[in-house]
Amino acid sequence: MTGPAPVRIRVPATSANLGPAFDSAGLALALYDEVEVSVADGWSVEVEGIGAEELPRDESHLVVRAFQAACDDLGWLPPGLRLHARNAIPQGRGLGSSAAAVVAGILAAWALCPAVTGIDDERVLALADVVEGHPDNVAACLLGGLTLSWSDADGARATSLAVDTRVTPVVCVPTATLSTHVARALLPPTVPHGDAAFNAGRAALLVHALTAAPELLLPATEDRLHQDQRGPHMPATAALVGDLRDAGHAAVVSGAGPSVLVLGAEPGHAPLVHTVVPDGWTVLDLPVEAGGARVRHGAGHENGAVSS
Ligand SMILES: Nc1ncnc2c1ncn2[C@@H]1O[C@H](COP(=O)(O)OP(=O)(O)OP(=O)(O)O)[C@@H](O)[C@H]1O
Ligand SMILES: N[C@@H](CCO)C(=O)O
Repeated sequence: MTGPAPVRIRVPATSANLGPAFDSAGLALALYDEVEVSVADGWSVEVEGIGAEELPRDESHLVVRAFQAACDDLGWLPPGLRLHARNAIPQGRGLGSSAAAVVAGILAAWALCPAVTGIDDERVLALADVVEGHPDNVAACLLGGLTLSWSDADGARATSLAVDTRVTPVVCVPTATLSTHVARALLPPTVPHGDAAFNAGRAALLVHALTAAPELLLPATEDRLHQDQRGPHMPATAALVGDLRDAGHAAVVSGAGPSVLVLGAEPGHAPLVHTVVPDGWTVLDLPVEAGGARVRHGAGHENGAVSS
């Protein structure tokens, strides 16, 4: 079958919550999964890189499921898909691997569908939120930078802000994994009003700290709504966050964990983080990815996912 030319899509890792902004703030990081997709007769999946041994090779693969959800949304019935995935984002570690797969699959449908010209970022985000279950990671993956997301009657919405260039993210990745589904089940259905008020103030401060005042990152990353509640299920993560914060670093649980994100206030703080992190963790200096997901048609030019 001769279909549209192959499309290559690059999607960044993301860190959600950033301390107090549970389910709303996200930060895109310069670590990427890439997929090459083309319309085909039937469905085929090839995977290389991180997780290649565990991930499915059939229609249950998350990129394919998101692709099919987007095809339904677009009213398109393709005969099949050839997917080749190259993964660099660790899965189940709190670095937005599932969001990256979801965004890649939805962008694949928009890029390959013959009836579509351009990509409607608002529709992509709204569907990605439905498939993923929360908007923070998919928003940052799609749009890049620091994203703030919320929901209204039309679904998820988001805006992206430029991060102060002095902010230097460092990610500490353990060998252990924790499913986001399991981590969400650990949270209580209600929270004390005082804790909600505490987090509202810190989340507001967080936006200022990340965009203009990195010296405020330590107080701006305090949280009372999710990290302590999940801590007993990732004790090494909770201990590392505590040790790093005691040493003056703005450390938080990355997404649902168990990775730890450290937000440095100036370039050059990464070596100081290394001195606190025990053996057994992989420490990655990951700059902010400002542009978000990228779609490239064949050997041609590369576009941001967001249409103008
Ligand atoms: N690149 C991928 N290809 C296919 N499936 C993936 C991919 N990445 C993640 N998944 C699926 O998503 C699951 C992990 O999602 P989960 O939400 O638990 O963790 P995460 O997205 O890495 O972390 P977080 O949501 O806290 O940032 C994997 O077990 C796998 O089923
Ligand atoms: N806000 C989500 C992020 C998951 O990466 C959670 O903490 O459950």
